[in-house]
Amino acid sequence: MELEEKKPRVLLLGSVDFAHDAWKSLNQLVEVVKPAAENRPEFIEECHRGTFDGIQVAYRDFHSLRVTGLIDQELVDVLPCSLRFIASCGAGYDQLDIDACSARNPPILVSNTPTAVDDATADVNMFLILGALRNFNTGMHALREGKWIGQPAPPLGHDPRGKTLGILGMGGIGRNLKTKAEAFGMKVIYHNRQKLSDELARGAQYVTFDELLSTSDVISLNLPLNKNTRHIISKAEFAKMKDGVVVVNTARGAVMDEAALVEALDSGKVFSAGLDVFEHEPEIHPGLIQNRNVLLVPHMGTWTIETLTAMETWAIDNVTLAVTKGKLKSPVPEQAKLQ
Ligand SMILES: O=CC(=O)O
Repeated sequence: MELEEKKPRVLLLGSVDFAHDAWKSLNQLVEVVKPAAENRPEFIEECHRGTFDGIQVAYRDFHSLRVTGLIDQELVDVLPCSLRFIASCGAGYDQLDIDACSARNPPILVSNTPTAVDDATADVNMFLILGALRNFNTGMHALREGKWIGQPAPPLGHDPRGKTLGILGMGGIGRNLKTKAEAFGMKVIYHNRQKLSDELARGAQYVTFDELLSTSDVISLNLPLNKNTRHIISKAEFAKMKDGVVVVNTARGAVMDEAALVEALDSGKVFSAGLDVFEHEPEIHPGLIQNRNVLLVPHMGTWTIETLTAMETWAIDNVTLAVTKGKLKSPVPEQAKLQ
């Protein structure tokens, strides 16, 4: 009698809701294991019990945070020793402590889904820029209260044409946004840790951080959240900005000190803001809720069928490659040398 070869097991943290074909193909190769846990203590308990022992690859999404909490040192210490790869579905990977994953012996290698998110996130970014510049939120809010444009009428907005857009962190989303903003007549400047090649910058002017703060009419935050970027925009940075600046964030809430933003909005230093992300999601600073000049979206940057399908497919590709070849398609940059 032939013994059936055992399929590798893959730990599913979260769910796959859109990429049905890719998921079906993967399921022919692997056995999927789902935690029974509904919260972090239960998940840690399952790890201790050895439920996931022998598993080498995990797929996780943003919402699995509700069950596991952050993939931090505490979790890295209890995840099975066999675990070698985490394919994270999302561009941002601030929910994982990459240093802790790298320090394990052997390391846990992490991948994200860059580029898949660029178009949809840049679309929301542009929507927020237009909405905040034009002060649409005030009018939209008044309308729903049965007050037409509102009494007193909201201050007039500004056209994007001719305005300088400062992109802080011009990666994939920032570069996509640049193209869209230029179609609306905006001039784009940017600041990154390192100047981009001419091919990538495509005419956007490289400026220092301080120059970006002091010369932009609209500042867009498009940089990843990590220990170097947490609160990169705070009180001192607001003070350097132009009076009446517009601030937009589709990156992560904590790259900006939310309390400092509220203060800058209240003082009029910041004319308006457009936010898709918040420092303590799903909680939102009451000063942002109360301020009609702030256009708020509940983290919907990638909230489209097409983009979520592309992100899941990308993350599944990472799982497939990890299972079949022992490597990842898109390792996070911090671990590029560990592959
Ligand atoms: O916020 C969404 C992502 O990081 O992909």
